[in-house]
Amino acid sequence: MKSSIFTCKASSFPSTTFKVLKEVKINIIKMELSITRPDDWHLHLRDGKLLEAVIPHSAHHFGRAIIMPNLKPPITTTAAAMAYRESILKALPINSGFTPLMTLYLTDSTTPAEIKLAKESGVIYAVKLYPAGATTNSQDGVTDLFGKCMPVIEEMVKHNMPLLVHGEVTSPEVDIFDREKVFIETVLSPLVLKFPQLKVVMEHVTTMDAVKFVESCAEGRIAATVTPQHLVLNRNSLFQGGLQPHNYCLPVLKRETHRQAIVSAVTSGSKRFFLGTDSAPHDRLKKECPCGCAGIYNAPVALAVYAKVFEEAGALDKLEAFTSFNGPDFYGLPRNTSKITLRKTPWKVPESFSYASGHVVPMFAGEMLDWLPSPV
Ligand SMILES: NC(=O)N[C@@H](CC(=O)O)C(=O)O
Ligand SMILES: [Zn+2]
Ligand SMILES: [Zn+2]
Repeated sequence: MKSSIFTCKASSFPSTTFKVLKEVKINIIKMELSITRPDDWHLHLRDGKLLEAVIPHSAHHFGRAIIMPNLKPPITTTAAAMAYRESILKALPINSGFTPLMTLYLTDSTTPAEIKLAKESGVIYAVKLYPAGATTNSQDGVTDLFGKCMPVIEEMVKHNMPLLVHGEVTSPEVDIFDREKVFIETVLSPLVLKFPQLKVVMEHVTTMDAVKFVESCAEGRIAATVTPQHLVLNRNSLFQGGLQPHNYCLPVLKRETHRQAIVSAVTSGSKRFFLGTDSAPHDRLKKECPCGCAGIYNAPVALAVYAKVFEEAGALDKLEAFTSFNGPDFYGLPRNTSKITLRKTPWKVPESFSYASGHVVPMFAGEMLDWLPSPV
């Protein structure tokens, strides 16, 4: 059977080339989307055997990733970040062009001298704020940002080093669904007022309050990453047909109106929002147990899910800016020059991936997805 392949560059798709593959006999229209290679601006790679197991899934499609420092023990020094970077490079598949962009884990005792060292290393791109107790491996995080970390923040401003925030308060009296909103009111707003030059990424935004806050700030100064799960799932997914541990992450999924606000924001074409999967693998036994860990392993499905969201919003022309332009532009890094292809073809997500120490279950395990990425 002969197929004719032609490329159409419609005026409504300025930066994206579609290839429409028309199969004459069986009359299927297949769509291919060729986009600049994306980066992942929020990724947990872990270490040891789990690192080896998960890294190919990110390195396959993404050019670079901001590597989160919440290991056990956390990456609190430049020396530790450089050693972690070496183990990531060692775990990469042969000939992979993937570049890890390292971060430092902020604590009450981080010093301005450490920030200077980090900047001078040339491999550390940001500092991560985990309020102590907010999420996985955050027990060494910050207990009193305004009381303990001001000299460090001043040093970061000096070096134009962005602060990445897990934006939730931890006070037990605050309802878990309000933690992001209260964090914006009590921490983030005062912080950006106090440091008008500080660059901040509000990580994995989950509420319309966060969307409004980011949109109200100066472009290029405050931005946000958005995960696949917060674009396609709402809090019902935690309980649908029984407790669903693989849909549990922090900040926890919110109600449908919040999901819709996030979809509108990212598909509007705003430069303030970019791809950050928050892919957070935990061994199956640590998810399916009486006190399961927070974190969704989405690296194998992330691009397919993002493409679905933009397609359903009629905004496929805006996908490439979200996946591949807005992030590097914010960080002041060059955009990738290679391309990947997303082909509209059904594929089944594996039930799990086995590795030397167990199994890890991906988001949408066993389900069908529509867009298949390939690294060409
Ligand atoms: N998102 C999560 O639920 N978990 C992340 C930590 C984080 O990003 O908050 C993890 O490291 O497992
Ligand atoms: Zn987080
Ligand atoms: Zn994370």
